Amino acid sequence: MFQIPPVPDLNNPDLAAALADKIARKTVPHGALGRLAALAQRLGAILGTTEPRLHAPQLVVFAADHGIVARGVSAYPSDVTWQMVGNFLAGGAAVSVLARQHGIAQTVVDCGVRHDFAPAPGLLIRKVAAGTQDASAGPAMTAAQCDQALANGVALVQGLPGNALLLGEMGIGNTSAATLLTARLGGVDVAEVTGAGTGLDTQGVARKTAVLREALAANAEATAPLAALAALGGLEIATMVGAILQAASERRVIVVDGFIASAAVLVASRLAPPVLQRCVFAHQSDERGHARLLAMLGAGAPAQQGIGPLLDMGLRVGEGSGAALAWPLLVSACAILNEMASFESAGVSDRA
Ligand SMILES: Cc1cc2ncn([C@H]3O[C@H](COP(=O)(O)O)[C@@H](O)[C@H]3O)c2cc1C
Ligand SMILES: O=C(O)c1cccnc1
Repeated sequence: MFQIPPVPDLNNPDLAAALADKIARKTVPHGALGRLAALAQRLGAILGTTEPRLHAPQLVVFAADHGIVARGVSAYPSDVTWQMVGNFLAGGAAVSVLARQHGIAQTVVDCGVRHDFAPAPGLLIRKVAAGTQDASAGPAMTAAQCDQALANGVALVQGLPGNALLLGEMGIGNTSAATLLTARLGGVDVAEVTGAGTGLDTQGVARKTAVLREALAANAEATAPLAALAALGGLEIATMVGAILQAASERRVIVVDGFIASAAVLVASRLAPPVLQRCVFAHQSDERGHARLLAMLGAGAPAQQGIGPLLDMGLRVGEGSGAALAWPLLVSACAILNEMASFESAGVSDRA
C-alpha cells in the first residue's frame, strides 16, 4: 500500500500578517502590486519566511503511453511520446528551450513509455509498464502498478535539489486520462470537460467523448481518489501525483502547468488537501476542461479566486512549457519582497 507523505496545514496567521505588512510598506500606491503581491505572499507562506528565495528550480517531464489511444482519442500516434522524449533530451522541445532560457534544470522520467531508451544524461528510467491498458475496456493500471508509480514519484523528488518543482508531462492520450479524472473526481459530466487535446476536430471530440463515457462506465466503481487514479489515470500522472505529494511534504513550491498537471494536483489534493497551499498555477491552457478544473482547485479566473492562473497565453502544449514561461514571475515576486525599499527606508512619504 502506498503511504501518503504527511502534508501539514501551512496556515500561519503571524507569518501572513508579517508578509502583508512588509508588502504594504513597499514604495508603490497601496495595493498597486496586484496579483504580484498575492504571489509574493504565497511564496513567503510556502517557504515559511518573509524573505523567500527560490533556488535550483527543477522541471520534471513525466512521460508515459496510454492504451486508450487505440480508440482514436488523440490526433497523433503513440510513437510521438518516445520521439518527443528524444527531442527533450536533445534540447529542442518547447519546454527545453524555455527551461534553458530561465536557468531551470530539466529532467525527463520514463514512467511507462512504450519504448526502450538507452541511458542518457537527463533521463530517469522509472518504467512501471510499457503504457497503460485501454481504460475504455477496464482499469488502466492495476493497484500495484499505480502504487509503484506513486512511490517512484516520491523517491525521485527526494533526490532533487532546490526548493521548487515545475510539473511537466508528455504522453499521447493523456488529455483523455486527465479528463476522466476531472469528470470522476470533480463530479462533472465528461462532455463538459472533454477538449481537442492535440487538435481533434469537432467530430473527433464527439468520438473522444463517447469513448471516455465508455471508460467511466467500465470503471464505475472507481470513485475514491487512488482507485480513480489507477482505473482512469496514466503512469506519468500517477508518478506526478507521488512527486506532488512529496514536494508538498518537503514544502517545495509546486508550479503547476496545464490541464494534465492540474488533474494530477486534483488527485493529490484529494489525498492531502493542504497540497493546494503549495501550488502556484502557471497558466490557464486552451484545453476545454482546464478553466473548470482550475476553479475546482480554487484557482479559477483571477478576479474570482486567489491569485488564479498567472498567465493566459492560449497555450495547449503541456510538457511544463507554461510552468517554465511563468517562472520569471515567481522570481520577480521574491525580488519585490527582498529588494524593494519601504516608504521608511527610502524616505518616501506614505499616504496622507
Ligand atoms: C508533437 C507533440 C508535442 C507535444 N508536447 C506535448 N504534447 C501534449 O499533447 C499530448 C496530449 O494530447 P492528446 O491527449 O490529444 O494526445 C501530451 O503528450 C501532451 O504533453 C504534445 C503533443 C504532440 C503531438
Ligand atoms: O493543458 C495542457 O496541459 C495540454 C493541452 C493540450 C494538449 N496537451 C496538454
